Amino acid sequence: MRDDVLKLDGLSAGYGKVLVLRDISFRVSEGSVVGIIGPNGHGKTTLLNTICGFVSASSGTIELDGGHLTGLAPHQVAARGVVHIPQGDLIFPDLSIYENLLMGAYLEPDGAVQARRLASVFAMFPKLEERQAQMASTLSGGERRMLGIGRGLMRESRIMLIDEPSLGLAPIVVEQIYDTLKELKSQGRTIVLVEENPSRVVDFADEIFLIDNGEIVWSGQASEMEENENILETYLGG
Ligand SMILES: Nc1ncnc2c1ncn2[C@@H]1O[C@H](COP(=O)(O)OP(=O)(O)OP(=O)(O)O)[C@@H](O)[C@H]1O
Repeated sequence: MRDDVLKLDGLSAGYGKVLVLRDISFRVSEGSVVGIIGPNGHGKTTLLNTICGFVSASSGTIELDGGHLTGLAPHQVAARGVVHIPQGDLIFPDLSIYENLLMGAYLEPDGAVQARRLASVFAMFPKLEERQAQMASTLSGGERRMLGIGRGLMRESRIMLIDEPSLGLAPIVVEQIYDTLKELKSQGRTIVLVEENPSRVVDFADEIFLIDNGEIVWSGQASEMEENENILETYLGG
C-alpha cells in the first residue's frame, strides 16, 4: 500500500462566522491524483486555501507526511513541499517570464538546484524558454497558465494543489494544459486538482470527491462517476 502524503480529518473552515467547509476528511496517497469537483462557490478554492494556510481551520486537522500543517503560516506550509497553483495564475505581470519563474524558487538557496529546475521547466515548456525575457503581461491566457504551473515546478514538491487550470481557456488550450498535467502525473507526482468541469477530472484523477455546500457528498473512482449519472445531474447539471 502506498503511503498517505496528505490527510484531512474532520476539517471545517470559513470566513469570520461563515462556515464554508464542513467536516472534510480524505487522504491522498503518494503518486495519486485526487480530483475535487463541485458547483461554483461551494468551497473548492477555500479547501485548497485552508490546506495552504491562507484560511484558518476552525476544527479538524491537516497532515502532510504525518506532520501537522494545521495552524501553520502559508510560508511554513510551502516550505514543507506544498506547491499551490492558484486559480487565475497570480503571476507577476510586470516581471519577465524568467523573473516570474525565479520567484517560484524563493525557498531554494542553492543556485545549481535552481538552474536544474529551470532547465526542466524549459524542457516542459519550450515556449517559456524562447520568450523568457518577455513581460508576463504580454502572454496569452494559456501561456500564463503554463507560467503558473512552471513557477510551481521551481520548488521541491511533496504535493501539488492545482486550482481550476482550465478556467477561461479555449478547448484546444485546455487540451495542452491537460497534456502537461498528464506528464506531471506520469512523473509520479502527487496532485490535488480542483475543477468545476467533471469531464476533465474523470479522465485524469484516480479518485474523485464531490463537494456540495462545503461537504463531501460523494466520493469514488473516476469510472464510478461516469456510471453514476444521478450524481452528475443532481449536483452538476448533467
Ligand atoms: N475571502 C473571502 N471572504 C469571505 N467569503 C469568501 C472569501 N472567499 C470565498 N468566500 C466565500 O466562500 C464560499 C466558497 O467559495 P470558494 O471560492 O471556495 O468556492 P469554489 O467552489 O472554489 O467556487 P469557484 O470555483 O467559483 O471559486 C463562497 O460563498 C464565497 O463567497
